[in-house]
Amino acid sequence: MHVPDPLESLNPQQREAATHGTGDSAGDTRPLLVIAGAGSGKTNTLAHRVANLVRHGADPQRMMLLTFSRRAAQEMERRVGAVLQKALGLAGTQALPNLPWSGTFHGIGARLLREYAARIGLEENFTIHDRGDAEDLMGMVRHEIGLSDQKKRFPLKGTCLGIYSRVLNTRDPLGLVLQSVYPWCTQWEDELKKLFGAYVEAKQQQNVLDYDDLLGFWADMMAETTLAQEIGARFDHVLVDEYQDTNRLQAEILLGLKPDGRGVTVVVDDAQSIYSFRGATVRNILDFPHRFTQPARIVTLERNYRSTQPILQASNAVIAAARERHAKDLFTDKASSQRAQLVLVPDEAQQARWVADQVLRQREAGAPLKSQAVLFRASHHSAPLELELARRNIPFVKFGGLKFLEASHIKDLMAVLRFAQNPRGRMAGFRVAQLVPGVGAATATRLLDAMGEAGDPHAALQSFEPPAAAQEGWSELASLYAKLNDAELAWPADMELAKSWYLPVLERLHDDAQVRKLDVEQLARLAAGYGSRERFLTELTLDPPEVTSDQSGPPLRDEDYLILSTIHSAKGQEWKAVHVLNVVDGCIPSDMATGTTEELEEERRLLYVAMTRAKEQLHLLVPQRFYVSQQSGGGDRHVYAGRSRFIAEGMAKHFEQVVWPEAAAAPSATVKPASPVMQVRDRARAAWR
Ligand SMILES: Nc1ncnc2c1ncn2[C@@H]1O[C@H](COP(=O)(O)OP(=O)(O)OP(=O)(O)O)[C@@H](O)[C@H]1O
Repeated sequence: MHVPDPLESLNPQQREAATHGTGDSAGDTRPLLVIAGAGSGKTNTLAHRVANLVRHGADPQRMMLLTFSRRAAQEMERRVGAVLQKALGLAGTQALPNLPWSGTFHGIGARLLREYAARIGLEENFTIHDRGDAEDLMGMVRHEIGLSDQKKRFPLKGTCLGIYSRVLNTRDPLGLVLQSVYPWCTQWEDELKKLFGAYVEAKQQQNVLDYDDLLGFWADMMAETTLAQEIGARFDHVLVDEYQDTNRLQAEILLGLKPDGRGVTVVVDDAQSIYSFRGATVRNILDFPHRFTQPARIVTLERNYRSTQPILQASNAVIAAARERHAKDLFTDKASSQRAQLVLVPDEAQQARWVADQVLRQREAGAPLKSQAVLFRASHHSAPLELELARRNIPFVKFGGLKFLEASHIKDLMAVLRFAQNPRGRMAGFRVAQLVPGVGAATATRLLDAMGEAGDPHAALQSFEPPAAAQEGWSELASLYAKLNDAELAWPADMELAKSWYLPVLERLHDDAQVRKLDVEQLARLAAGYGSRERFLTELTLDPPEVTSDQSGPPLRDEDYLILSTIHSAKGQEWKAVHVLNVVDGCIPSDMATGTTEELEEERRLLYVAMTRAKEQLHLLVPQRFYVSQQSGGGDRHVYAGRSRFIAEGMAKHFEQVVWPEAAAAPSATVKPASPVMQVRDRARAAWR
């Protein structure tokens, strides 16, 4: 039987990367560094590499594949499957090997920590705090040790967590982190140290880990030679995608797993590094070639398969102005006469109209809504567009906005399950207890203290005596937890129990309970897809569903919908047409990020990432006026914005300039609004004072 060459579609460099260490280069055990430009097929190449290794006898159970999100891991598994299917000549129905160790660093870390819990002094049933919970716990500890009533303002809980997290992920000393990133907090170094000590203490007492612990403890485990060898020996191959966005801990983990670099593959594009605010460091890329006991082999992918030539030229021009980068000369042979457009519109409302018009026009011309995306720097930038789309009944799905798990009713239900999993987790317990009518913060604290001191926290919950007014509601809660702790209970029955207890609570607490109920049902459906309560809680916390959809119909059931996404969440994706909103100074670069050169450079890379998502059409929108609300003083007003500094004058030739509506080009349309003579709204308010 003729078996087609599974690598036949790859170009020579992609093929080199995919076959390294097999076939002709079978004796080559060097670690592999694939430096790849945007759209050069790195995901594609990695999938072929995995498939090729499997074809050459590698055991998928002994491969670790680390990706940036779980979605990326699933996509990779699907692609590997497709290549193998072709290569092995399998029918579509035949089972393909799956990759049990593919996932994010945090997800795989959580699994290993649970498996090795007994050996490293952890309790196996730990629960995981997401950023929100971690921040709340930091806030509680901050209050408990008396830092919230300082006369001078002590940094807020979010800032404290940011500092803590940075220290952990960069392994830099606190003093240095404060000086370089949080200079306004340097005076609080001693207090912060005390706070972080107490925060760690609290986490340990409650048997919870935060995101940073997952990496930190894993790295600690890898620093212990026996454990590192044992774990490293379980894997023949460790492949890391998006290596440009890893931090120091992640590099340490990789080195600990495979000190000689044998079986290691990393794929990077330094021009797309957009996570340094989380401690990702370019040093990881620079150091990689000589990090292991044998030097790395480097393969560079420069042919872009995604974008047309004019789009690639415009994107190349933007990134060429970057201060430091591995020079890659990206090229494509997709010719087109259509340049990227710079579209000048009067304001955000008109921007929304232009985009909606354009999207519909392209749809008429045969491009489904799903093949088009609107990207923006910050989630709130899309608000006027969302209104416009809803008004015109254009369905859309938004990535990177308010997360599903952040909605209070979803948090409630998750807390119910989390508290059952780990009865010492105070954040979850605090939330759940107060859902009972008649129980407030004081009673909840009393309960948690009692549970914390008890040898058997479950029993302490059952025998707890609530205030008389809460008696009835309390016995229902106690009976729920008795059932949830029954060893016979099989997941997802836990979810059903929790849901039946929670639905009446929802009715009592929210006027719009009916709408929220749909989310609860969705969570229950999601639950059914996981093997156990622990897996469900861990996976969902580490990689929450990102989608929020709008009210103009349930888009996931609609056959076609437009994609709205923050640039960060658009990573790794591509669309036929891409619209980038608010390409103005203050939005990109964000006015929150113009402090240091590094921050500015990261903003430039963000714009580059946005532009390189486009295959055939790219529109950068430049609204000229912004409406800003002021809390006091001069009232609401317009401000004028300038085109993003990243599109310099010299790059004009790469763009077609469009002014819309055409009248806006005339001077009369840009007359500045007169400053207000009176504030009618203030008067109206004052009348009732
Ligand atoms: N050898 C090839 N021949 C034809 N098309 C290819 C080839 N390799 C990749 N492609 C196509 O190029 C596009 C980009 O590929 P892929 O998503 O793997 O790139 P990437 O390097 O991961 O991109 P980015 O880093 O910008 O997200 C995809 O549409 C893919 O199908």
